[in-house]
Amino acid sequence: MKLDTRAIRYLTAEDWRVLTAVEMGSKNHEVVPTPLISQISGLRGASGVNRSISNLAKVGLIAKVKNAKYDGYRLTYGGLDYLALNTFIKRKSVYSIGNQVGVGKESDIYVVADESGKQRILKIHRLGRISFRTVKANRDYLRNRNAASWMYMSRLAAMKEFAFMKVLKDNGFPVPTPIDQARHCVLMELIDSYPLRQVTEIADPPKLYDDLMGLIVRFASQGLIHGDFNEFNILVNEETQEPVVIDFPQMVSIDHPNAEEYFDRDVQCIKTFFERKFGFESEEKGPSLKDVKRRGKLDVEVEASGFSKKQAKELDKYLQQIAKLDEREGDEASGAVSTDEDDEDQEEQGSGIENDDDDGPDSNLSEDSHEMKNEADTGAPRSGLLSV
Ligand SMILES: Nc1ncnc2c1ncn2[C@@H]1O[C@H](COP(=O)(O)OP(=O)(O)OP(=O)(O)O)[C@@H](O)[C@H]1O
Repeated sequence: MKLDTRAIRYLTAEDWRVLTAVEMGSKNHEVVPTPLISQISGLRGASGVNRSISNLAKVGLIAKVKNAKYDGYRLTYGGLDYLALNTFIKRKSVYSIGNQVGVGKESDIYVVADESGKQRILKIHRLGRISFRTVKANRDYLRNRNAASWMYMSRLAAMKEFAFMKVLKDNGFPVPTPIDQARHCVLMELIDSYPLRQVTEIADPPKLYDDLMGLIVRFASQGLIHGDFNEFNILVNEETQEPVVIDFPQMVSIDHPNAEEYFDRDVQCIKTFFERKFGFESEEKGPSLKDVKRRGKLDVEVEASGFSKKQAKELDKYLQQIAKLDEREGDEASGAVSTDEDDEDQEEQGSGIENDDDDGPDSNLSEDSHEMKNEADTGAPRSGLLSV
């Protein structure tokens, strides 16, 4: 699923209203009937609405779906991307979009810039993508987890990432500065470093090893365990050799029933990597959660910061289900990348089931958590920025 922003500046104010109407209608309808789109958009005259619907469908922001009872439309990931980008553009968080710099398992990463040319990272969460084939094969699961609910889960993942990043940054942890969040997207500081896995020169492996173990302990002393602390999620600056931690989908409280297991796994990941890559084996056993003294409550603080316990539970439940399905499919599925863009352009046969899953999108999700400013100068410019 590529981010194609070419059409963004050609959309009229009416097109945006209709796109927003489809998004809002999707909260209660898997397939949003055309009269409802018209009603929500508040636009007078069917011809204008129809024109916008056809414009939006042509560029793949909504997709026509036929179901047993009626025809209608659903929002595509492309449409959701545009809505999020438009929010960022209106808030002046983003002015131009550059190259894709990463494809995570469940996200796409782009370099973007604001009006002054300051570069940032746009992370677009795309949950469910890895498991698409698996999910397709699983009827019951598909019935309850349609595209709209993946989008909702991606939005929860973005909210979680933003909330954790903010709390961690505010408390002096080496994480990117969070800048903005809208729908399923997070905007953050661009770190001019590469993942530890890719860094060829580590001047002093024992020092970096100690720094990383120190970080695991510091997280825990503030009530948190990263849960996925590995060579992919630690960026290391080649000059300063300073680590920056990214990606916190599995972050849990030290009060979690499996806290010790997660803590030990983080420690073990680093140990194994340093042994394999640098032939470095510490004489010490490595930290243990039992020895960590709690000094702070960031695990509690994060709940108060816009990502509720209920939302955390919903997301965890979903991630666990996905993990189970992936396990069942085995290694073959873990290599399967999305095929859902193939579906995005086509007319679809809907299941006819209305999305009454109360896990569904919550209309009260705020898009206004826009307070932080990126002060960091991110160094070397990256080319290919296009204004949107
Ligand atoms: N703030 C940032 N600055 C610079 N590069 C970044 C930043 N955030 C992410 N990246 C790059 O994008 C890649 C993927 O990011 P991230 O780990 O957040 O995505 P993900 O989908 O969670 O990945 P995965 O689940 O596969 O680990 C990183 O390995 C890194 O190269």
